[in-house]
Amino acid sequence: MSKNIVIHDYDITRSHRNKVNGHDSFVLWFTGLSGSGKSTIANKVEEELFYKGIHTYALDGDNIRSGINKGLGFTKEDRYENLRRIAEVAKLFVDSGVVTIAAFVSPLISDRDQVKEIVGHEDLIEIYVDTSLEECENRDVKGLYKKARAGEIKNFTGIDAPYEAPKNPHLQISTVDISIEMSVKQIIDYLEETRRI
Ligand SMILES: Nc1ncnc2c1ncn2[C@@H]1O[C@H](COP(=O)(O)OS(=O)(=O)O)[C@@H](OP(=O)(O)O)[C@H]1O
Ligand SMILES: Nc1ncnc2c1ncn2[C@@H]1O[C@H](COP(=O)(O)OP(=O)(O)O)[C@@H](O)[C@H]1O
Repeated sequence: MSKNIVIHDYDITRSHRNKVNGHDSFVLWFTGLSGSGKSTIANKVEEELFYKGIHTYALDGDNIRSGINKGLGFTKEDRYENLRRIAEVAKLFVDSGVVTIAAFVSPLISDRDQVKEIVGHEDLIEIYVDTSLEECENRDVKGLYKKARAGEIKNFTGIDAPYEAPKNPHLQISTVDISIEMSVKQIIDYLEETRRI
């Protein structure tokens, strides 16, 4: 903290906002390869929560990499900074009382550990969208794997950049074995069972 910065405590806090909203606030953090299904599942989970009357907001590549993180690429250093800033934004959303949905490749354990440190371990639910590289490459939703294989994209996760799977995620979703609807149900059930919603 810079020495001339003095934090001002506001009287209205997260707990006031949670009380008015009628629910807790936390982050659902989706990690997985490109094309694994993060955005598809995150989108449906948000819809389900929203129509239950829960205040939600989704952070994703569109509103982050074309806005606050415009200019950051995919080197190890840029991904670190990308995820650090996203974590800081997510923390603000949680403080504002919102259930925050974040879907990012977030390939390194160390970067995800940092995200948990920033957000707060108790406020982050890690969801590993576990889809094999082979399946993601078969799907190749955006045609990026083809380009990465052809050497047109460098540092592509799973091809010439690493993906380190979470060792102990709160939830692990195998999109080859279960449908989108079942994945969403698995997440909503977990939130209800753990009394998050
Ligand atoms: N080199 C490389 N590696 C991985 N992904 C790439 C790359 N270049 C572009 N893209 C596209 O950017 C999306 C990943 O951005 P993220 O912000 O989630 O990445 S990271 O968490 O900082 O690693 C990712 O989106 P999703 O497919 O939705 O995961 C890709 O479409
Ligand atoms: N069970 C499943 N869960 C999620 N996505 C699935 C599943 N089966 C097939 N898909 C498809 O896989 C693709 C995943 O793309 P996307 O959600 O953009 O992935 P990501 O956000 O991880 O890059 C979509 O075209 C989706 O329809």
